[in-house]
Amino acid sequence: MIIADQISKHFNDIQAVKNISFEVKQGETMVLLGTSGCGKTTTLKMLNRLIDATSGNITIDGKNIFQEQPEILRRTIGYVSQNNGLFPHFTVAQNLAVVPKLLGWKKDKILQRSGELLDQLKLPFNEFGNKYPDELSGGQKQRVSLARALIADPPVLLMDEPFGALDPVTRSGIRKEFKQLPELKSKTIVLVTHDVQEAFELGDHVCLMDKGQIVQSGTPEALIFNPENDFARSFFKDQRLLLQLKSLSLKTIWNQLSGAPNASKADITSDESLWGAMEILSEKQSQQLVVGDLGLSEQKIVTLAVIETAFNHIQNRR
Ligand SMILES: Nc1ncnc2c1ncn2[C@@H]1O[C@H](COP(=O)(O)OP(=O)(O)OP(=O)(O)O)[C@@H](O)[C@H]1O
Repeated sequence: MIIADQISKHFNDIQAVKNISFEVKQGETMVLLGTSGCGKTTTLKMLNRLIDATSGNITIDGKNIFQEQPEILRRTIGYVSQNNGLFPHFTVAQNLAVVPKLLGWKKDKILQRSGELLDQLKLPFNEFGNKYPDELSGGQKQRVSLARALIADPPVLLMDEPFGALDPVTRSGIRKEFKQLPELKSKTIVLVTHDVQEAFELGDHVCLMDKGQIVQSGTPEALIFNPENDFARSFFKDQRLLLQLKSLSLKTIWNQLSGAPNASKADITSDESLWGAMEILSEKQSQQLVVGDLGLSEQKIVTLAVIETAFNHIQNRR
């Protein structure tokens, strides 16, 4: 768990971050969202001491980060930057091996772990291990960068605009994969973005920032349905409907879905957003989808008409 308490950062007379506080629970993804220059990257870099806070306290899993050596601290915190940060003269395998070598891992263990991660990220080791970064596409480089950040299985992962340099189609695809990666399920993640859709798709919790301060923080659903001030209201104005559909999961409308008595295999889980379900209905050109869930024994059927009715009902209620 990360706890930031009243942290600030001054760069000479510029106050980049002003007394902000937040908590990120284990296994949760928190997104720092805001326009350029609002202090997102500075906030992120204070968590692994790439930048030292001017004042305030930060603890990670109960340890005060200022009492640790920055280099030691960073071994337990994976970091992915926007420009991937790969060493251009190292192959993919060599890039992945940098941290394990520092940790004194044996060659076999490094190879085994690199292979496992690259497979998860759909870059088979045999095909990609010996390639250099400039032989990879932007999306592939970001995957390698993610694999490198994850290789020593750090409990915390910091990501600074990880998909920022990618085109919108690649970006949307890689976001979907990211959400489903088993490796990330238990990680405590802080992700910086200026892309509201990305924030709503990936964040369990979003901190909306402006001029070095947190303007509002909460679940995507709370931010879009209950903006607390004019800044939050106007920030989401242009995409309100889409974001509302992205912020609500099928669980929210579970009681309005009809049962699926004879279904065997679910098409989607109840964690899927209303928007996600609409996209899949359209992609599959299907009239209905079976919704299942590990935690819920019954399966249900979702259709476009049910989503529309339930969503209108929710909008009228709020
Ligand atoms: N090393 C530095 N020296 C002086 N000022 C800095 C430094 N780093 C950041 N700043 C200033 O601090 C403020 C916050 O910068 P920061 O990079 O945290 O914003 P950001 O929200 O991440 O922006 P972007 O989305 O453009 O990366 C800006 O006014 C920036 O100019």
